Amino acid sequence: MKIALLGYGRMGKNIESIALNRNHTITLKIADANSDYNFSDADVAIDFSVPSAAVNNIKKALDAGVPVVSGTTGWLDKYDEILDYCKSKNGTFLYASNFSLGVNLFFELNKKLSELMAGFTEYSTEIEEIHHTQKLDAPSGTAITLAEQIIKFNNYTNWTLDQPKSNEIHIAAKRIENVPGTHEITYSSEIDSISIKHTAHSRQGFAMGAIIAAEWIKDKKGVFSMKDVLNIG
Ligand SMILES: NC(=O)C1=CN([C@@H]2O[C@H](COP(=O)(O)OP(=O)(O)OC[C@H]3O[C@@H](n4cnc5c(N)ncnc54)[C@H](O)[C@@H]3O)[C@@H](O)[C@H]2O)C=CC1
Ligand SMILES: O=C(O)C1=N[C@H](C(=O)O)C[C@H](O)C1
Repeated sequence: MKIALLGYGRMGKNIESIALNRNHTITLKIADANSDYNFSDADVAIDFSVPSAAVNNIKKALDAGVPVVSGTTGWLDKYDEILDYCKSKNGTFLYASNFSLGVNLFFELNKKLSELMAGFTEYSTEIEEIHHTQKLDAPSGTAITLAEQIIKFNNYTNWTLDQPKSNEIHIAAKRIENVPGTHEITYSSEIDSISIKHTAHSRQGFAMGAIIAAEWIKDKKGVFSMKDVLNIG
């Protein structure tokens, strides 16, 4: 498979190394806004860039008729615009706030636990996410996905980074040197606490998941998620 890498930072480089081991080739690397977007014979584009560049990167790939996998976080206010754009181009697009198998299993656990806790209003809910200090966005895309899943099943209406009101889920976003990504959800009452936690030990799971998604999507048309790829949930 010929891969165009849109973004060549920590994730881009991890993806490159795993992709080469799986006998794929990298035919394009875009590292900044001034790069030449020459997709030529790319089978798929993988976007792990910065929030301000993701929409442009994705549109450029769709313009060239190249299926796109995007893991960049912090741009999701434009998600519907990208869906419309993808449909108008009869293109292919897959976004995930987190590509690791472990986090996608954790998403399913989160849904089940939040459904179970829905009637027990004596428990308040908090999400904690910890990432490296270079991360540009807060809260993490994964924490937002977790909060949105809980909001679907519970009486909460939104999430906040600030002091929460009773209808809000508090997300505590912490930044500590070299942490690849930790997410913990805690339900607390006066009497006890219940927590579930996912800890990434490296970026390998994110990178591997993105490549598996790219391999899966390359000959398909439409808009997909990691649930389609992993066939879970
Ligand atoms: N969905 C997932 O599983 C994961 C998502 N991420 C997200 O992926 C994104 C990238 O993460 P990292 O690689 O750690 O960041 P990074 O800062 O190491 O790399 C970002 C790269 O984007 C490049 N860039 C800047 N402007 C650009 C432009 N206009 N066009 C193309 N590239 C441009 C930068 O040169 C840099 O090389 C972040 O939004 C992060 O939150 C990170 C890990 C896993
Ligand atoms: O920026 C990161 O590093 C990560 N970003 C993603 C997010 O915002 O959820 C996924 C992962 O946690 C690492």
